[in-house]
Amino acid sequence: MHILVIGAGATGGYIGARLAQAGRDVTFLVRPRRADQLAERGLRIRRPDGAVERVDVRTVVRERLDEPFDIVLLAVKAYALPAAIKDFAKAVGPRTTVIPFLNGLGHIDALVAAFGPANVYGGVLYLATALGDDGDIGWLGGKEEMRYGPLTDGDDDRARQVHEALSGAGFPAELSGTIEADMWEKWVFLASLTTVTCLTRGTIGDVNAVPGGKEFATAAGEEATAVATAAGFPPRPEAAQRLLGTLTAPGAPTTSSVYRDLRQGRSLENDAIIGDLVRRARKLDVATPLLTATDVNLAVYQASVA
Ligand SMILES: NC(=O)C1=CN([C@@H]2O[C@H](COP(=O)(O)OP(=O)(O)OC[C@H]3O[C@@H](n4cnc5c(N)ncnc54)[C@H](OP(=O)(O)O)[C@@H]3O)[C@@H](O)[C@H]2O)C=CC1
Ligand SMILES: CC(C)(CO)C(=O)C(=O)O
Repeated sequence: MHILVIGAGATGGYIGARLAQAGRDVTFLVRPRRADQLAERGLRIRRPDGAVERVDVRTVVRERLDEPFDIVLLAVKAYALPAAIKDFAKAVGPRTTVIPFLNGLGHIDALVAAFGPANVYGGVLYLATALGDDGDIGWLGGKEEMRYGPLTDGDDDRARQVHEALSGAGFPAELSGTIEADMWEKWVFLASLTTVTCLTRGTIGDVNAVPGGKEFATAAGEEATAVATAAGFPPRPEAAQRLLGTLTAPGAPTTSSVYRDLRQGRSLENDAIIGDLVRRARKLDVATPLLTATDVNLAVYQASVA
């Protein structure tokens, strides 16, 4: 199976490198600056203990993309999605499976509109990585988990082939029969984590160390859960437990990628992760004072970096 990874950033770079290390046929669609960087330095992953792994990877720029791949793994930020769809369109043929790992749910509509419902899977990724200014990928450790699955019923053969290509490559990969529910659970998880860390400008450990912190973090989780529940996707017990455990873990260095981007002065995915959830809450008549405060807070920041 020929796999094309769109974006050699924090997540795409990490997953693609692991797949390449496992001997899978992986190419990265990159832009010229990243192509030069990868040719010169290789794809570098800095492990939690500080050691650096160098992986030599194959890259292509959009002008050279002229045939369909079997699998497209999409790992760009939400604000880069419209341009990315145009850039990788030539890599999508009638049998290509596009698997996005963006957070939120808004991107699914755009991908289905571009490539059709049978060619787009849902995907979720629990993985804490960050792209440094030098192009190195910092792997922050913690539990890793990747899930993907069809959004429509049907082609079991294709699902089996996709799973064969992505599993057994050094990180847990699961073919899911409930990918929409998985995506909602991840969204609730990330929106809560983003609210807690971005509003306080602290880690989960920092928040839980001060009076009222645990109650605030719990309330943020409850708000996001209420939106998902009203939308018909209440987090299942395991996800609810993971959410509460993560938000209230004493001393945990846990942050959200939105918070890490904020700290680095970068553009944020605030609208896809918080804004979209707040808009859905309004339509569903669910009160979300904490999410709304985060939405406004991050929108003000975003206006200053745009
Ligand atoms: N970081 C994390 O811990 C996690 C992130 N996610 C989600 O994954 C998605 C990706 O995030 P993340 O990996 O952190 O983002 P990064 O910013 O680290 O990486 C995105 C990469 O995509 C590249 N890119 C953007 N547009 C294109 C294009 N048209 N063609 C080629 N390359 C392109 C960028 O390259 P360039 O340098 O050229 O701009 C950049 O290297 C987000 O939706 C995020 O929410 C999910 C789970 C965990
Ligand atoms: C899993 C988690 C919370 C890792 O940081 C994430 O998805 C994100 O921050 O975007």
